[in-house]
Amino acid sequence: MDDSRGRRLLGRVTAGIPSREDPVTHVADLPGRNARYAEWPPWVDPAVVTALRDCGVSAPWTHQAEAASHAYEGRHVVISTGTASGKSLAYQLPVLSRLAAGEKANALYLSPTKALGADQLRSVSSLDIPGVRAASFDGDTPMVERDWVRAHANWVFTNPDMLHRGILSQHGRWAPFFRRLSCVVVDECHSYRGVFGSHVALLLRRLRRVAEHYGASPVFVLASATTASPASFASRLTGVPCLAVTDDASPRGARTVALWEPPLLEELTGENGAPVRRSAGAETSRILADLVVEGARSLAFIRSRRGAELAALGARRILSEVDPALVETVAAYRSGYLPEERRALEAALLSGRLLGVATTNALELGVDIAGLDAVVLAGYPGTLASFWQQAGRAGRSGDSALVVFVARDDPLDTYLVHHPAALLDRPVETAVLDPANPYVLAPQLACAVAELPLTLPELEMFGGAAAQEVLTELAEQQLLRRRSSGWYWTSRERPHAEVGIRGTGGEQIAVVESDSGRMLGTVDPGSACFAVHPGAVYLHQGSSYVVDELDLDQGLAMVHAENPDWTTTPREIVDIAVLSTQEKQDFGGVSVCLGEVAVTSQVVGYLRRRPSGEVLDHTPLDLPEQSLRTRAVWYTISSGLLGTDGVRTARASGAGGSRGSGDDGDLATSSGSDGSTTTGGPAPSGESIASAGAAASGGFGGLATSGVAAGSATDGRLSGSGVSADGEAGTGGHRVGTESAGPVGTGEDSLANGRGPVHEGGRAPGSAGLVPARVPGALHAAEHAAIGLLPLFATCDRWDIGGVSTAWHEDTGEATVFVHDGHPGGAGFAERGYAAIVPWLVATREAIVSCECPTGCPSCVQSPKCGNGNDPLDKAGAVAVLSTVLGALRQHGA
Ligand SMILES: Nc1ncnc2c1ncn2[C@@H]1O[C@H](COP(=O)(O)OP(=O)(O)OP(=O)(O)O)[C@@H](O)[C@H]1O
Repeated sequence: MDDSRGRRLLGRVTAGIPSREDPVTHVADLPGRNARYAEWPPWVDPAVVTALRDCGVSAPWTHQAEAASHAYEGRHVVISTGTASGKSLAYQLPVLSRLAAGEKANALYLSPTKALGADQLRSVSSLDIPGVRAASFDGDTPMVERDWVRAHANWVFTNPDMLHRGILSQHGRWAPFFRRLSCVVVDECHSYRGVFGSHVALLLRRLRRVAEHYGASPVFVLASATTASPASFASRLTGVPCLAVTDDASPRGARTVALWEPPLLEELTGENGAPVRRSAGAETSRILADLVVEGARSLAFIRSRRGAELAALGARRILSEVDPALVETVAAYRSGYLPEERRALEAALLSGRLLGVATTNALELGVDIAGLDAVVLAGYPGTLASFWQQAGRAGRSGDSALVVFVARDDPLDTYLVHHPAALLDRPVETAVLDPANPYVLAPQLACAVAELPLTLPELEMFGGAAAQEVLTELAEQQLLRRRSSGWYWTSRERPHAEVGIRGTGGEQIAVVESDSGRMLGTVDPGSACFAVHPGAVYLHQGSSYVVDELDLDQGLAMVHAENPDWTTTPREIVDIAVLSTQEKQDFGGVSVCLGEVAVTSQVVGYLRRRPSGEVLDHTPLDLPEQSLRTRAVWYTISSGLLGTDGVRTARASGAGGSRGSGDDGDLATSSGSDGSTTTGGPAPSGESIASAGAAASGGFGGLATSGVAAGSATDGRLSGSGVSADGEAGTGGHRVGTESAGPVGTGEDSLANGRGPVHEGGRAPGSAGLVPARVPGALHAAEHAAIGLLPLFATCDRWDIGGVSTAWHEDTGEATVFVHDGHPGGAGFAERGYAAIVPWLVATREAIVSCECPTGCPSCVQSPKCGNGNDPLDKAGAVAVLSTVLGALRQHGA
């Protein structure tokens, strides 16, 4: 037993760093705990007990026995406990016991990815319990096997995509299976969030309805990483009341968690001369190499596939200089993840043949690796649930382990390393989903009606009045027929194939390699201009391509293999119109609103940058405008509070929306049907934001959009009001930012007073005291940071949302900052921002203030995907604006 090992390892990885460059901002020691066991519940079949004992499970942990008994006794339950806490056993026990006892009690297992489903099937099959006929039914199942599975399997392992397209759409062929369906397992249910989660919620309602049609009423067992309010989330996801089991009785080793902020580089500057930090990837390579030298079995999580490969390469390079014998102990975990590869990797790490593995979040789910000596996280994985899931791979009972969180150059990461409580002491967030989103509801209801005519009483499970409204629209479009007994599908064609539940679907743009004619992947039409514009660097499975041509009419992007030493960043004009205001609160000069907006955007060019951030050049593009009708949260500030009263402010700056973060983590991009992975492109915002756009605007979207969104998304009155791609905002040529802002230090005083933003005539009490020329940059910077921080409050990724700021907005008549959902109809993120407006803006302000850079950098107010080249940006002005807004909110009781 060694409870100081975590600390010792930290000492090793920081050894030799001069104290003035100490990157560690915080260290916390998390205690370990012992296991608590329960008796095998009396109903567990003896054959199951024997099989499990043979695998080393001598008795269940108490949470496993509790959850399993709820399920066995017919109560819907969600088990929400930590990484490697044996959640699988909780659902295996009741299902296996019934099947072993010879009951006609079929089970259906759903996982978000095919790979996880394959892992779970393997684990069940390896128990080899008589009476259990477990089989997978997913996109990889050969046609010849499918009939066997339908006819004979009593435990079917599949994923939501296949349930939607291949099972519910032809439920008649599955009638015998449905008649006996007694249990539905929803594994890793916390991953069903946003638009995908909303689709899955409705899909599970469709499943319940079809099961009921065959006389079955299955119990739902859900497994989730630790989340806040698991019972209410599970109930929302399934539509049935669920109990929660959360008291984790599995053993856990102690861990030392270190928060790490890479130092600013002296020799390099980024966009607009901003300081640049050493990259999280480079820092991770170094840490990984140090850990390997110490003989510590370590896993590094990197957000992009290329990043994972580079981190492993970097570590190997360092080791080749230090101890060449260790080079082969480091590997990257590449995508593709066949179950055999996972097993080989687990075995290699377990045996010590491999000491360091750099991976994407591909290894976050469904891998049986725990008890490692160290885990390094390069960048915040997007949610606290993922953070703990990844960190949970470290720590054997007995010895303590090390977890290092390395901040990327991004406001949220900066905030977290300077506010450890936000990372380490906060309850894990609840996943956000909105089954009432009409853009999701319309295609889902069409599928439901096509499966079985829908009666009036059944409407309740699909959202009551909202569902009725959508059905009326569908009937008006003659897709359905309304009769006295309910709604009927009119066409011979089923709608399922055209409904993409991951937000993809629709008419995808095929990415094709010119030389070979090989199709590399697909991109949603709504994001094509962003992700595969001519000249874009496109990543696919770790290889790099450059786009030669984008033909939107043909749905083709032609690419060639090339590995340039630059990346591309699109530049776009974004504008926004308020369509309706649903909620509005006034706080004396500041108002906070929630409502529907139309966002128009046009990619007008792109930048080529070196990995260091250095910009090589800008190339103009001529691409069509895109529009998105969605929901937004926005705040307005009166000119009195800005301090610009009486001074004419130019109508300025649709300061571009931040469109994504450049990540291509495997989970984020596993957007193909059946959970298969499509590519992570250079602008995954495209793939993520607009993925849902595709669901609405392409394919089945005609139905969704025309049914719900009346008229065109924008009436054009805003066109031309945005900032042009080169950042020439309509501010009379005033550039603000680098040249004007002074040092930004630790507190508001230095910000507000140190650089004299105040009018010559003095500053009105409570006002931001900004001269008009600084307003666009201040709002733009505040908007960027707010986008960066919203994921802390809504379970979204940065690329799920966008923003626009303007010194004067036609619809509000005031300076306005908008943050909007990136999905048609919204996915609930704007609502979250509205509900958490005060803590969100407090965190936004804190993130800016705690960044040590003088005038704005990627760690605070620069956005990696700013459509305007991060210009204008005024860091000090943003703090002044946020202080003023928060002051007004607090003063008026928010
Ligand atoms: N009661 C038990 N006693 C001992 N070992 C157990 C027990 N239950 C499960 N395990 C082992 O713990 C490991 C983790 O189990 P499992 O993969 O089910 O956890 P999980 O909570 O689903 O993990 P993840 O967080 O990756 O989803 C497995 O190797 C499993 O065999």
